[in-house]
Amino acid sequence: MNFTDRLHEAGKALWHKSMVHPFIKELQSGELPIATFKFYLLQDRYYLREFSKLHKLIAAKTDNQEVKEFLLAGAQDLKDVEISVRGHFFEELNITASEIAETPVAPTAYNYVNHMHMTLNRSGVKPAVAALLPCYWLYQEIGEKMAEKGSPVSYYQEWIDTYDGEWYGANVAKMLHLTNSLAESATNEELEQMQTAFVRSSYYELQFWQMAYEKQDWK
Ligand SMILES: Cc1ncc(C[n+]2csc(CCO)c2C)c(N)n1
Repeated sequence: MNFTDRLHEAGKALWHKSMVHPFIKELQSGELPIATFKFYLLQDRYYLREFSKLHKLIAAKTDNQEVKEFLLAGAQDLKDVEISVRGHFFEELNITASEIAETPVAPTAYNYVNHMHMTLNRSGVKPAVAALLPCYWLYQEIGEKMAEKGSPVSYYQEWIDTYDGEWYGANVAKMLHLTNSLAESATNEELEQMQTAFVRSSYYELQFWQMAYEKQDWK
């Protein structure tokens, strides 16, 4: 059994809740209000920027060359994705620069990002990589499942397509390989920390849908 199989098992119940969350169900059926999708995109903009920064911060701390290269390439891809795919969404949905500037980060987006920074600072590279993994892997599972039926709303279909391509699949496979190779040289304590970080990120992935669904604020 690979270490990532163990992680999958540990996150399974939370992942299932993401799969059946109303945000996902309604994205698939087309019933999700566009304002809810916009809220998600605005919060995800913050998340993706920090996620890219985290790739660079972890890359600077690791002496594993393969991990370093993957993370630095990932940070660049994230910039490209944000500029091209998300930029296109923002234009089509008329999300303006002032709307972006005036949108405060919501509690869950803030907490999710803080959890990843905290994991890196307290526990180091291996748990930090495990904290990044649900982002890659859960979206692949969701994307593949949703692609079977598709969504009648073109924006939503475009979103699904981002996570169902061959290139994306190869990226997830590489991330799984790197997590397993880091686990090989990990102590039992580090393995525990990796699993905790993975489960917490899985929890925040679930909360991220809920945050958008209820347009969470600080009140
Ligand atoms: C909250 C949240 N979680 C995961 C993703 C998906 N995602 C973001 S970056 C990345 C790595 C490859 O580009 C993937 C899969 C998202 N957009 N927002």
